[in-house]
Amino acid sequence: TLLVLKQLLAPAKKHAASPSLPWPRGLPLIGNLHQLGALPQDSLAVLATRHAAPLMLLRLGSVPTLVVSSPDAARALFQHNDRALSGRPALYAAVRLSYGLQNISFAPTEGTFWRAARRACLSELLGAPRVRGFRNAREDAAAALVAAVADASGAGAPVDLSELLIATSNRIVTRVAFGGRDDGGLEASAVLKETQSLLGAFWVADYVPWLGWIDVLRGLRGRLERNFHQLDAFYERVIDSHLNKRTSSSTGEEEEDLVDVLLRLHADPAQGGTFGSRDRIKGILTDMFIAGTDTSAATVEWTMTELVNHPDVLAKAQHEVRSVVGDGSDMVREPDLRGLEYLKLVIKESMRLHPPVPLLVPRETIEPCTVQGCEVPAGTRVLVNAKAIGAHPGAWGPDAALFVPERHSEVDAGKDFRPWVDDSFALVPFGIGRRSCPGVHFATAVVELVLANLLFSFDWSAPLGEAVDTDEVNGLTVHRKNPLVLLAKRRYVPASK
Ligand code: HEM
Repeated sequence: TLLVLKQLLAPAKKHAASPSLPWPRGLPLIGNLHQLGALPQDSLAVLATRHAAPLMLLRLGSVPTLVVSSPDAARALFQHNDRALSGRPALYAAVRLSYGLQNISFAPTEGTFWRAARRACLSELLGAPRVRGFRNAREDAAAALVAAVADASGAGAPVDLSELLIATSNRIVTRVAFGGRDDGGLEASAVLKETQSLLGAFWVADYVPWLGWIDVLRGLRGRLERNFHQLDAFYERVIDSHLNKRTSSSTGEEEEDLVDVLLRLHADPAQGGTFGSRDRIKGILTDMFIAGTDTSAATVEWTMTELVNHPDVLAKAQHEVRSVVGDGSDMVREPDLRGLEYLKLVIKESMRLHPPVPLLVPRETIEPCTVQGCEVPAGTRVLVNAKAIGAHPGAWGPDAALFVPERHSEVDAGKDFRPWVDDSFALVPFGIGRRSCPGVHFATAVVELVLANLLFSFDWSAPLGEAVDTDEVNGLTVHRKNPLVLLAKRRYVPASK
């Protein structure tokens, strides 16, 4: 027994097939799974530091997994292997909810579908002109948020900002996707909440496929089937109502919503059948909802957390927004955002310390590749620890753990403000390379406008003047564990209309 125990507890060992990549020893059957705590991004960062292994191979269940934990390691791996790293593992819930991998997030890169769908998505759904076209949706939602905060804080009561931010994000994505018509948005948000929870859940089948029956016993598969059918019924109704609208009343002048765009592409022979089935339209709608709502809300939630804990930064950002917008205006509008350079640095710093998707979306090698002289076989799962990368002292200095937006101004000085294009691989909240987030324009527009309005309209503080905790809870997106409850003092009374 002692011998077995000694072997199990032995430190990192070089794996025979990959001599120079450390492979911390795991347990029979589960491999290194037991070393992932409630917050895998933190456990993996500790493991990488303990074994001095910014690139390390683990076995999670039966799945060989390469974990990337520093900017240099990310560069070494991705710079020459972007194609090889462009696969996604076929995770159990993702396969079902994407109609058999027929969406952008989970489709394989091989074949033509993913490439064509992503290209069309970038030009038609999420590109800068389309995002600009949704300005009204964002400004209306920001105004509604300010009104809701004013309402909730009327008698000096603390406000649950977390709840209001999720509602704001939902409101924007629902309006953008369905055009604000009542297609059962409220019912949909309950269904989509369950979808998010299922996609973020731990599925035994994803780590030890032959033990997948345990997910049946845990009731997960039943929940997945129910959720899939509810979501599907909802999408069918939305698509039908859009088709009816087109044939009955369309003047061709209304702003297209995302369902309109998808239906247009569906009917367009030039698309070569990329959007040829309803399942693909529904799969892509799930992309927009799942990737687009929680992430933006979490970004604003974490930024407000850090701002309240750093009153000097809060004051500086607030001063900027109030001077750029001026007293004559009742709210921040989109053209004002161009002048808010400091706010952009604040958001960047917040996403460095709190990337909403800290391990990105898992990748899988579609062919063997080489890093630091070692071969990574095809079919290896790859986790990029964006949180560990963002906190890496080698890249960010000894004060890497501190919230200091000014650290970005040197890097950004004198160049066009393109916050997420960075050759250093030191800041990767939107991912890396060909599978990086295509929603970055969409997300940035939402986050900047919502934050700017919160700062413009209210003075913020923590109840009793205490620091706000930064505890995280894991899921598809990492949120605060406890709701962000703050005091909001109305600073500005809007001019009567
Ligand atoms: C602050 C907000 C957001 C963050 C932090 C975020 C982050 C990410 C990350 C980390 C990935 C995986 C990248 C990789 O594998 O390298 C991703 C992929 C993706 N995101 Fe976002 N995202 C955000 C907002 C959005 C929005 C608003 C949309 C659309 C409305 C969107 C759509 C997508 C899609 C479709 C993919 C899959 C891309 C592919 O596999 O080719 N995201 N996002």
